[in-house]
Amino acid sequence: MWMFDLPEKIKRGVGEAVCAYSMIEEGDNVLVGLSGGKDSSLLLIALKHLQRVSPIRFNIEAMIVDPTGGQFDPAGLKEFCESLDVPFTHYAYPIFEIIKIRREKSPCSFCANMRRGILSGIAKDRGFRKIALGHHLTDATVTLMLNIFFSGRLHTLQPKTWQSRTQTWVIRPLIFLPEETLISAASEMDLPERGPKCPYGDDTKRKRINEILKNILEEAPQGEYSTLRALRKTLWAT
Ligand SMILES: Nc1ncnc2c1ncn2[C@@H]1O[C@H](COP(=O)(O)OP(=O)(O)OP(=O)(O)O)[C@@H](O)[C@H]1O
Repeated sequence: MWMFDLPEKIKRGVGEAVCAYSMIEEGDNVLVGLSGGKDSSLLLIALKHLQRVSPIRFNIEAMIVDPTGGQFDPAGLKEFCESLDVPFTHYAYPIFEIIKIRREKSPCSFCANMRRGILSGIAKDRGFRKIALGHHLTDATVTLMLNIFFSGRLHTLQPKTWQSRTQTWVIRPLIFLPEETLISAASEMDLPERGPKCPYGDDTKRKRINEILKNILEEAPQGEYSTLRALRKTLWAT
């Protein structure tokens, strides 16, 4: 049963990004990385909407890589996917335990890399050529700032990335949308957080840059859209 009224801004932003970078093609099988957070939940709803209105025919499935190794109860996520008529996979892998045993210094990036590896491997094995992730424009802007200031690299998340090892594409249909827009949508739609709790807290450097970006945006409210224009002309030029 369909019960989500997605704001026009999100439908438009996703439609534009998918179209600008040919993210989805006829006959595609798309695996959505579903964490249970607001971004990937909105992504799934938006792709489902696109599937209904687009002349391009494609399939969608969703999967959570459960980093607790199976201690998380996926019932809420399962129900959410059922309401959208999207097949759902709960894949348990003890990432948190591995982080603990290794005394991992960068748990966030370690977890993200493991999740991405697992998602890609399963996508390949099960015939999905596209993996959709819920990264948005604020993620891209903060990643750009981190790379410039701390790594001396003009580099950020791409709308679409080819992974030769698994012969899969990672696509990011929310990449034209600032996080603020997604936060308002999630609150308007009363979308609950349904994912497993992370025991390691946020990536503090990323969080700090996020706060700095918020201060900049008080001075320059259109700053993220300016960044989007700049990225589309340079790092994201087609
Ligand atoms: N445990 C997971 N299983 C499957 N996909 C995941 C998982 N965690 C994150 N992802 C995917 O990777 C994207 C980026 O992950 P990140 O940890 O930055 O999430 P986020 O910005 O907090 O987003 P969300 O609100 O969706 O949790 C998510 O939007 C989602 O598509």
